[in-house]
Amino acid sequence: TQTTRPQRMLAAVQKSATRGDPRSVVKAIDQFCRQKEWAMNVGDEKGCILDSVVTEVNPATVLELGTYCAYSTVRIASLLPPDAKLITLEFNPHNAAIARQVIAWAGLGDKIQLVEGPSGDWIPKMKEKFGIETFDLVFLDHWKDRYLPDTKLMEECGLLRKGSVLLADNVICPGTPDYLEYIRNSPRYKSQYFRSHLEYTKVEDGLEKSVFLG
Ligand SMILES: O=C(NCCCOCn1ccc2cnccc21)c1cc(-c2ccc(F)cc2)cc(O)c1O
Ligand SMILES: [Mg+2]
Repeated sequence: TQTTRPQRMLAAVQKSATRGDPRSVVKAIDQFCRQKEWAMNVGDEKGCILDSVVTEVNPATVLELGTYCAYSTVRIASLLPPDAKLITLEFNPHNAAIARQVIAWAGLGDKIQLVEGPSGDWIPKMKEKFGIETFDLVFLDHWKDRYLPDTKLMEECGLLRKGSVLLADNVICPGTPDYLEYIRNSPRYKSQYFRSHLEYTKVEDGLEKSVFLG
């Protein structure tokens, strides 16, 4: 029977990456996506911008919205300090099952908690379910029309503190116009656009970094 793209991506990781070596997992996925099949990972170019923001923030708590096959999950977690926690949310159970195996191959299972379900349901439960006060860094990479409502939901649930950083993928392609409009005009955020390209292509895309001012 036919395999899925995430399954083929996992096979590429298990074939080419070294167990317990997150950077080799990242490299194997990028190689697969450049040489074999495009896939919607943040990719190596935007990934370098992601790395610099993670390193700068040095977060103790991270929320990732949109795991897919855990490429950015592994990329972020590999840069976190020892006791930091990353919670990643995935809607699609098949993708979540693949992501768990990629995370395990990278040896990052004790830093990452993968949760399955819709962001709208889980964001209000973060404090009670995971003992999270606030997030130091949020990486938005899920349905593009959920970036704005989920940002407002995080504000309402008190999950952001003065200095919390939101980093949003795909603000140009596929695009998140309502989110950009809100975040760039809100007095409660200081935003900065990092121009780049859609993963593995020459199409323009970018990341929007926004600091919550409280
Ligand atoms: O669609 C994209 N990502 C989202 C996946 C579903 O996410 C669903 N999802 C994951 C947690 C979660 C939690 N709650 C609700 C939905 C939730 C996405 C799409 C493209 C892209 C660009 C050009 C194209 F021609 C085609 C596709 C690129 C990207 O980098 C992306 O990230
Ligand atoms: Mg994306």
